[in-house]
Amino acid sequence: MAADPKALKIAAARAALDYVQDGMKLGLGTGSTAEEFVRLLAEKVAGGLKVVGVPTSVRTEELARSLGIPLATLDDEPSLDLTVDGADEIGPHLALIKGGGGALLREKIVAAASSRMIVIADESKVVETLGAFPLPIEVNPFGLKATVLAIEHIGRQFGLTGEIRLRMKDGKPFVTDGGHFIVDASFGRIPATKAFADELNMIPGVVEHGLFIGLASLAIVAGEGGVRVIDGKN
Ligand SMILES: O=C(CO)[C@H](O)[C@H](O)COP(=O)(O)O
Repeated sequence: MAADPKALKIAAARAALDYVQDGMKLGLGTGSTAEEFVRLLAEKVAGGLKVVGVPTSVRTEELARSLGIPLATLDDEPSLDLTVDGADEIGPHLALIKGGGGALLREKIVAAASSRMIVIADESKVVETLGAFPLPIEVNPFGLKATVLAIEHIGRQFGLTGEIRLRMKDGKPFVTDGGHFIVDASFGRIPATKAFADELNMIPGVVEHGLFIGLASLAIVAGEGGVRVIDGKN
């Protein structure tokens, strides 16, 4: 019988707690797996663990606050010890696609402000080549069509074509916590290269994209056979 997806998320989240130490300043990720981590962390806090969390979304902030985790903003605590977050895909060298939950901008800012980022996921997220999951790209609503054309242009320069679709919610464009839109680029495969990432970031209307290169140092992956750790250095 296939393992229960929620149980796998909890297993990965529980293993990440081993990396949390008293006094740490923690980035708290977004998504269903990160939320399991927040729930388990809250149990530890209730048991006396002293940490402060910096949430990567309003959704995570509300959950963490409701569970009694002490919170700060990144302006209060601009250097964090550890961020624990989920991912949509985990590729070689821990290159990630993130943003399925729409929080990629704050997730990237918080991860970049952390000494260490640990990714937690179930085994289905581990891939040999990124890109089966459409790449979320956060864009300014102003000039949306021009920005999509520019993304298509960059894609073609890297041999990539595919639909670029505006993310919708309840019949309206999905709006991020930062007030931006997201387009999801179905390129099929994404080169996890700095060159591609940098070119996307050069487009004026692109606020940030969900390709995370060189940010995660460890992935904790839960599968039917148990939990394994992938070290980014390998
Ligand atoms: O990047 C994210 C949110 O922006 C999430 O980490 C990603 O979508 C994974 O979510 P889940 O754990 O629910 O599969």
